[in-house]
Amino acid sequence: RKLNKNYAMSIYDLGELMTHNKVLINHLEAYADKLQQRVDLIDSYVEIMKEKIARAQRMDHDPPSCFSFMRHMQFDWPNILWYLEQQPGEAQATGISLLYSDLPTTKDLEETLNGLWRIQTIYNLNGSDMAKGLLMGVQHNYSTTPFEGYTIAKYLAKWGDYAKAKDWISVALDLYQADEDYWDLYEQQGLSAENLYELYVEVLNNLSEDKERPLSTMIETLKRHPKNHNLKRALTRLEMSHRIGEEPQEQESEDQDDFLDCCSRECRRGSRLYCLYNTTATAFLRLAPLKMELLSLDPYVVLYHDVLADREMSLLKLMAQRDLVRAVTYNATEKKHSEDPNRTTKAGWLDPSHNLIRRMGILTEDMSNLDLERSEDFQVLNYGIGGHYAVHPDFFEGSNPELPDRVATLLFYLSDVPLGGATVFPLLDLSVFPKKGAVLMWYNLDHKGQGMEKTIHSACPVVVGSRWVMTKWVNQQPQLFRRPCLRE
Ligand SMILES: O=C(O)CCC(=O)C(=O)O
Ligand SMILES: [Fe+2]
Repeated sequence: RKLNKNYAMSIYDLGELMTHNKVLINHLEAYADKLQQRVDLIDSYVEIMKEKIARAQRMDHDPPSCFSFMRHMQFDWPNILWYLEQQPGEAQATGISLLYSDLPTTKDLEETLNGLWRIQTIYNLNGSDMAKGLLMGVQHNYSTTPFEGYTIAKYLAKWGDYAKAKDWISVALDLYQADEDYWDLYEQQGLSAENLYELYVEVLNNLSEDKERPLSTMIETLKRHPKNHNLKRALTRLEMSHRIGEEPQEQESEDQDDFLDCCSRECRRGSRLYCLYNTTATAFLRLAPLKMELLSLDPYVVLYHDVLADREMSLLKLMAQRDLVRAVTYNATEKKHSEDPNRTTKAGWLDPSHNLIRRMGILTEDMSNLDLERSEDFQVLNYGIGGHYAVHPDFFEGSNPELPDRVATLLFYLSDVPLGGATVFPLLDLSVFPKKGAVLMWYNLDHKGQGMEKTIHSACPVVVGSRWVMTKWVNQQPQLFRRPCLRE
């Protein structure tokens, strides 16, 4: 399958990128084999040529020996030259270059770093813990390298988050200091002490913090490496900025959303709510009642438990996997759908004529008692690295002239999420953590067809896991008899 790039937008497609990686490694290995064969062959030529010289030196200048020498010089050397001029491993190099355009781009890298930053911000994580692979108290198989720490810090500084940049550059510097044996290697890869210290100073300047510490650690380091020019240069600059005492730049205000507190812990509303077996929404439910948890009465939000079977969910994901593309949002100013950093997920629409999808439609009617006529198709979403959907309403109230308004939303959870990824309603103090097979339903419009602001919601950033959901946005227009408009 041709991958639809935007790798940071879907954990599933990021996994697919692994297959590219395997092909690339195979090419590289074959390339090395070809080179090795060449070296072996040239070695054996050297032996043969040496042997011929030895024989020529011993010859009696009899005509057959002269002929042998002549033939050797006339024939063998041009032959060897021809061989040396051949490019070995051309096919393998071409194979690698063919995949070049499928490699992640700078944009992909930036979006990945943006995902990291989002996780760190929303869940209030500590940079030095993250650098050790410790996320929300769970240890993962990761520890940062000086280069990675530096890259993260550099982007954080670029985005003006100097406080977080400081954590990461400190970690990078500590690792670098402890890793003297690798300094040449780092330098080769493009990371010098100068880079590290310069960024450190830039970050401290912007935090208007004391520069005594970098200055003294650097002087210490320089004592051990008196010949390191990069260090010397960095020290001069550091001393200069220390003397001048550069003005700290205006610190960007931290717009911490305590709004999204409910991303980190499960928020549930008052005591008058309860669970029941829903047997009334449609006649079918009398035969097969659904376990329903009432989460909010106004606006109406319910969670159905154990609705989907594993087999159904696997199939739904499989059907969507084929053509996941980056999800878009409607931009009212530009009057078109476009990529949006507020929605970092990939989406695939499902074919409504498929049997399973028809069954999903019936199930949705059973749960909602709404008519799905002219509703948008089911959409399966797989979230990306730190993937989220910032706070938004699902209703339009005319903001999107292309679509009729959405009276209700049904959100099917097709996977569990080990860490993060709750759906939150910040104005309701409500959060729902994904549970595979459950379905969340809420009304977006009130009985007069007006959007209810309280239904604004968000998908919190995924910390760990591949988060799959399926949405059904229900069209308001055909609900005349199902959910009639009420007068005040
Ligand atoms: O994935 C979620 O939890 C929410 C998705 C959502 O709000 C949407 O797609 O409109
Ligand atoms: Fe939504």
